This record gives sequence, C-alpha cells and structure tokens, in this order.
Amino acid sequence: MYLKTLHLRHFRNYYDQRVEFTAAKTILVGNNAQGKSNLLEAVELLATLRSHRMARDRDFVQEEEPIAQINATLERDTGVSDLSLILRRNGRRTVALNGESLRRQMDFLGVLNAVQFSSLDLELVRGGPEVRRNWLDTLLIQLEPVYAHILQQYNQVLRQRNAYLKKLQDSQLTTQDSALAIWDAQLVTTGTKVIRRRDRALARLAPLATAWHTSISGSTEVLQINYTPNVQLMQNQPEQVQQAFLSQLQQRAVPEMYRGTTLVGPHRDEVELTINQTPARQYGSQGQQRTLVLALKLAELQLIEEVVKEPPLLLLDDVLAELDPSRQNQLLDTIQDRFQTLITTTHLSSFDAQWLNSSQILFVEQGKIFTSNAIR
Ligand SMILES: Nc1ncnc2c1ncn2[C@@H]1O[C@H](COP(=O)(O)OP(=O)(O)OP(=O)(O)O)[C@@H](O)[C@H]1O
Repeated sequence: MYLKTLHLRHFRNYYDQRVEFTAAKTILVGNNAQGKSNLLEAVELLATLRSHRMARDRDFVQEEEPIAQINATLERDTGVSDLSLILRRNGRRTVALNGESLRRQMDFLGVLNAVQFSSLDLELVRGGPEVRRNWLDTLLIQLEPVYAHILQQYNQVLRQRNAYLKKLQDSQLTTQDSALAIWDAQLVTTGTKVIRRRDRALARLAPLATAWHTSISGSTEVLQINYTPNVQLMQNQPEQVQQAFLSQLQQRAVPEMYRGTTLVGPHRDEVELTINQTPARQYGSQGQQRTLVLALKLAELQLIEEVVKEPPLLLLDDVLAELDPSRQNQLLDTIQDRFQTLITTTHLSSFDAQWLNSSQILFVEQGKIFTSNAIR
C-alpha cells in the first residue's frame, strides 16, 4: 500500500499542511520539537485510531481551534481510498472513507496499515505489562479490526463491574445476594474473546520474532515470547476459557469485593519476553534490548503483510540513528522498496549516500514542511 498524500489541519502544531509522498522512502529532517513525530502520529492514528504517545484527543487539536483534521489518499491493490479523521477536544471523532461518514470506527480500521517504531518502544522490554498489552492490542486492531470493538466492550463491562464492586463495598450485601453474577457473565463473554485473540496473534507473531532475533543476534541469543493470560488457558476453546474465567472469578469474589476492583481477566495479562531463558528486562545491554524490539517490529511488519496481503507502511521515529550499523543494515535490507517508510531524523549524516539518493527528503520547521533546505 502506498500513502500518496497527507493533509493536516489544526493537528498538533500544523495549521494547514499538505504533503505529497513521491518516493518509497521519505526522510523528515528537522530540529527537535518541530513536528516530525506529530506527522508520523497522524499516520498512526489513521491506521489504528490510537497513538502510542497515549495522548488525549484534546492534545491533538491546535490551541484555539475546535477540531483537528487528518486527510489522506492511499493507494492499495484494490484501488485508491480517501481517508478522513476529525478529532475534537471532547473526544468525539468522525471517520469517513471516500467522502462517506462511517457509523462504525471499526470500518475505518484496516484501510491503512502501519507499523510504528520509536524510541518509546524500548518500554516494551523495560516497562510494565500494560505497555506490552497495549502493543499487542494495537497490532490486533490491525489484524482484525473487529478486535477494536471487542476490546471496547470488555473495557466498558470492566468499568461497570468495578463500579458495582465499589458499591457493594458500601452495602451490607454479600457476593451471593448481589447482582454480581450478571456482570460476571458479561465479563467472561467479552473477556474470553480478548484472551483467545491475543493468544492466536501471539502464536503467529512469536516464531517470526524469534527467527528475526536469531538472525540479528548472529544466532547467539534465543528470544521466547510467552503469552501469560491472567485466566489459565489450557485450551483455546471458548467454552473451556469461559469456564476457567468464571471459576477464577468466583474464587476471588471476596477479595474483589474487599478491594472494590476486578482481579481476574485479560486486563491483567502479561506477555513474557525472555532471552536465553532470562527475562529480557534483566538481560544484557541496551543494545541487546534494542535487538529485541527491532525483531518484534520486523515480525509485526511480516505478520501484517501476511494477513492483509499487502506490505504495511513503516514509521521510523528517530530510531535509525540509535541502531548500530549492522542492525541498521538488517532493517534497511528488509525494507528495501517494499515497505513505504517514513523516517524522522535530526541529522541526515547518519544515512548512507545510496539511501539518501533514493529517498524523498522533507524539511520540518515549526509545523511547516519544505521540500528544500534553501533559505526560507
Ligand atoms: N495541540 C498542539 N497545538 C500546538 N502545538 C502542539 C500541539 N501538540 C504539540 N505541539 C507542538 O509540537 C511540537 C512537538 O513536535 P514533535 O513531537 O513532532 O517533535 P519532533 O519534531 O518530532 O522533535 P523530537 O525530535 O523532539 O521528537 C512542540 O513544539 C509542541 O509544542
């Protein structure tokens, strides 16, 4: 797939900027805080309706403006599509495809696919389980857009069940007298869908990532990725998962009521990353942890391509310069011209000449994009 144009209006520090992408690789160069990451974030939003920066919608909208707008033209094997996303301070969003407003955001997902890779991704190794759950969920949204809907349902039931548990704390009711069973049933139904999809996605991703990791580390390291669901998963059959989920909920009913929060479910899942059988967080240098993240990203690219049958975009936010030459080459060899790639950097000096020659270079300054570095 190929992103032909992007038009940002009142998005972050862009007032009204059109960009036309004229090569498979585009390098966005500029000093810090000029708007390079913002542009990549806009593309990420079109792909996933999420931002890895965990921003709220009001952060996207330029000061003094009521709405932010992102428009794009995308070429796929199936034809050309116009995408439009309107963001408002109050969080209400409007999505449109080829000029037609879509009622379900799910129908917007899966049109543009992208893998985002930034220095924040090191948190995948160093951060807590929530970071890895978020990463997996964002990938799943692209593999199966219906997952966005399932996840939203689960989170809604979870919030309602937590509110009910809090209410129970203040009442004289016991867990048996209460209507908790109604919430349990809904949590189990939606949560099981989340668990089974996470399990399936990781089962496909893990061998790809392990193979990349072996190759990048020169066969000195073995990466293992294990899904550790909070609900014991013996078999990935819906009935079995539901039964296990329900019985764990029933076992924890008293502590849940005491603490006023749900203690069982996929909101407590973990994805374990180990290198040579040692937890990756404790393993080795920053360089080795970067190898792991690079392997995950290359696996994401490969898996999305396998599933959607077209190469997704790759968004490299200030990471190329952080990789050593051999890891850089591994990445660049994989990309070639197959994956349209948008790269941000503060210095062009870190790129090899051949790459520079075949890339479109755009200069970013205070929310404006220039095609040449001439005196402005
Ligand atoms: N809603 C907004 N309205 C106006 N300006 C914003 C908004 N959100 C962010 N900005 C501005 O965008 C700039 C940050 O841009 P961005 O994160 O893209 O930096 P960058 O060019 O990628 O640089 P770095 O290398 O530091 O990441 C800051 O100047 C910030 O004030």
